[in-house]
Amino acid sequence: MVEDDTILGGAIVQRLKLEGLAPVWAQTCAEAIAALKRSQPDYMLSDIVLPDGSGEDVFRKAQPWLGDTPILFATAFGEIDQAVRLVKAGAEDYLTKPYDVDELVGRIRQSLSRRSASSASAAMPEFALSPAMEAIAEQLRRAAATELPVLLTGETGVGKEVAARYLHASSPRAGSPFVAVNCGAIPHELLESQFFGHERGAFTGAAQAHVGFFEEAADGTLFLDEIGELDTRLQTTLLRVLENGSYRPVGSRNDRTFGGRIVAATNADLGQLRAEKRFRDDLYFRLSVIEIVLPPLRQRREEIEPLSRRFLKESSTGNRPALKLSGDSLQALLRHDWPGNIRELRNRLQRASVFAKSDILEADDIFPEMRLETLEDGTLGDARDRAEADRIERALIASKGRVGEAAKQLGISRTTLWKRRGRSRS
Ligand SMILES: Nc1ncnc2c1ncn2[C@@H]1O[C@H](COP(=O)(O)OP(=O)(O)OP(=O)(O)O)[C@@H](O)[C@H]1O
Repeated sequence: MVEDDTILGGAIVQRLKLEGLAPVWAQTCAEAIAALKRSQPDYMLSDIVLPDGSGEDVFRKAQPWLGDTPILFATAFGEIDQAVRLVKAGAEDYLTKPYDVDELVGRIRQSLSRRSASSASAAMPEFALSPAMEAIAEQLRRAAATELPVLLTGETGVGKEVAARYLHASSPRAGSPFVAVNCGAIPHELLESQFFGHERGAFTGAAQAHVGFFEEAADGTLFLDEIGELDTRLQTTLLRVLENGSYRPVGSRNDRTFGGRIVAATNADLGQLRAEKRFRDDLYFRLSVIEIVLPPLRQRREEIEPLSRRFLKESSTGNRPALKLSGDSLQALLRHDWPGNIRELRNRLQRASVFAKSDILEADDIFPEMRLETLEDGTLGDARDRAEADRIERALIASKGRVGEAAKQLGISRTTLWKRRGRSRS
């Protein structure tokens, strides 16, 4: 939920929690995009006027990370025009403020039930689709045959976790667990117990013993993603595990042995973090015995087409054949810079597959923000007419064409409805 009004935001968050949902609240456009990059939500609600941007800014910047997540905008009457443009560009709908929270909850529930019925499962994809990636696959296979720690670097979404899984699957440890940990996502106070586990009664609230990531990974692979965000205190403890192969669960008197392998990954500049003393040099040297750099998608554009076809196939549900790409959309895919890399490509195609109106995807199905540029601007009067016409059409659809009912819903007379509909069409 993106809402800068603290009173309204607080009330909605509280209500959504009571409904058993887990809202993440961002108060600015920047916070919203940072939250989206961390994890893809099932539903997104955004205000249209934010301290650092508009609804259109949110919509544009969210595209690489949004996947098939529906986005609903909340708008005051004065910005209905923008809300309509957003719906035309691909937002799910808009609510006019002040809105009824029951209606919001109802919409979220409806949307979630549709989504859970159609979510697909993900399998281990084929790894290398270009000469650049074939060379990387070769490096990973060579690393897999050794016991050395591996550091994977590259921009967000380039496939570092996929590479770590490939390494694990190619190693003699393939039959043992692969445990992936996002080092930046663990609350500070839980770090030790999450990594090393704890004994029953180790601290207030520790009613049961807890198995930490090291024990869970056993003699398999522990993948430490976003290693640059690891708390400095834990960096010291991790260094000790790497040096001695042993660790101690919280509240335990005995050390345990770690027989697994560590693969770490980061999209941050560890050199910079080291210079700022936020990442230990000694830990860096330990982790980066083998360092493999994954190139961004814009440097291996030959993968875009085969990956797209794969993602479209994955997104096709039931007996429906996979959607196809028009010539223009393929060109647009090849031209785009892909700041979110393969994750962005997957997200965009997944979203386009859900919302596509035909079997062939056009460029603006994949890049809906293009529609914001092409929707004509015109005068304020034109904009108001378009917004009105859109609202009238939607009321007519909702009332299955019953004009009287639509007019009542809109709070206008039947004659006014006909007149305004006529005006917007002329
Ligand atoms: N070679 C590939 N084939 C198919 N899908 C891929 C490939 N590489 C990455 N992906 C997909 O792209 C998305 C991002 O991949 P992954 O999580 O491995 O990236 P990452 O570099 O670890 O990202 P982050 O830095 O954000 O942790 C995932 O959905 C993954 O399945």
